Amino acid sequence: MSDDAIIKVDAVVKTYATAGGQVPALSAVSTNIRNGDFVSIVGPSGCGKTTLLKMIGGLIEPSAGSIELRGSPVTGPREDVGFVFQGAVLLPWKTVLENVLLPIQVKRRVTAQDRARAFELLDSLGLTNFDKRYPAELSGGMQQRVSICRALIGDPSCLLLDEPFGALDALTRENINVLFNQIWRGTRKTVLLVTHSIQEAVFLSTRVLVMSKRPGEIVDDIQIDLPEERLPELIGSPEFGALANRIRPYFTKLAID
Ligand SMILES: Nc1ncnc2c1ncn2[C@@H]1O[C@H](COP(=O)(O)OP(=O)(O)OP(=O)(O)O)[C@@H](O)[C@H]1O
Repeated sequence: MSDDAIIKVDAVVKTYATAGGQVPALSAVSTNIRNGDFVSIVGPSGCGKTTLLKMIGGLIEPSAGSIELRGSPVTGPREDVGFVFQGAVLLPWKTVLENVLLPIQVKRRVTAQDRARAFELLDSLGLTNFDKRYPAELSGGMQQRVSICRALIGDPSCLLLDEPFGALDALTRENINVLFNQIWRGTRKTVLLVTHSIQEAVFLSTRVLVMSKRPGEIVDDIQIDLPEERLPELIGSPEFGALANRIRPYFTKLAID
């Protein structure tokens, strides 16, 4: 498996130093993520999911262990990694198009090709003709789709998503999940998604990592052998239910431990 691993996490530990003392957040997490996989990370609140994602993205350093992305150690944020966080963080004074092009604009001059790519992404996420609007004129779901376009504009090989759809109502979230599955099939990006939703994890992923309570470690690693095209009907199927039922007991058990 490690041959086509794009992300290698080896015995990673994270302890935060706080005024109140040391907070062990993660204990010895090891995993390899294959190129093109869609991996969800689930686990109880505070178990270190965001910490793990931030370390893979080079936003914070591990206390011990190592992380490699495409064969080189992660020592800081990288251009081949795109981020989407909970609650779209768009610049309110910039239009949709300007927000999407922001990662390019901070690095170099925006070209006609970049603009064409931005329009293409907006189209694929159902935002045709919204390029001149401002974030305040959009619904939460639309804003989140703009932030996905922004994460994809630089064509990163890897996308890190931290509970990006958590603030959306159930129906919008389901629609975005279907759209996001289409995007993933079309682009074959490697995706790491932190989510509190078992349904979302099973629906979107090729693999789900279950973490224990803090200090988090991986307690299960589940292959999601469902057809790649995920449609809402799938949620009611016995296969889907069996996978969700395999994950659910961890939550009940881990929450009351
Ligand atoms: N900068 C920090 N300084 C000190 N402690 C921190 C810091 N960031 C996170 N922690 C602590 O580390 C632990 C793991 O936090 P983290 O945000 O990674 O968990 P999580 O699984 O993503 O949580 P949630 O599901 O609630 O978002 C928590 O106990 C948290 O309070």
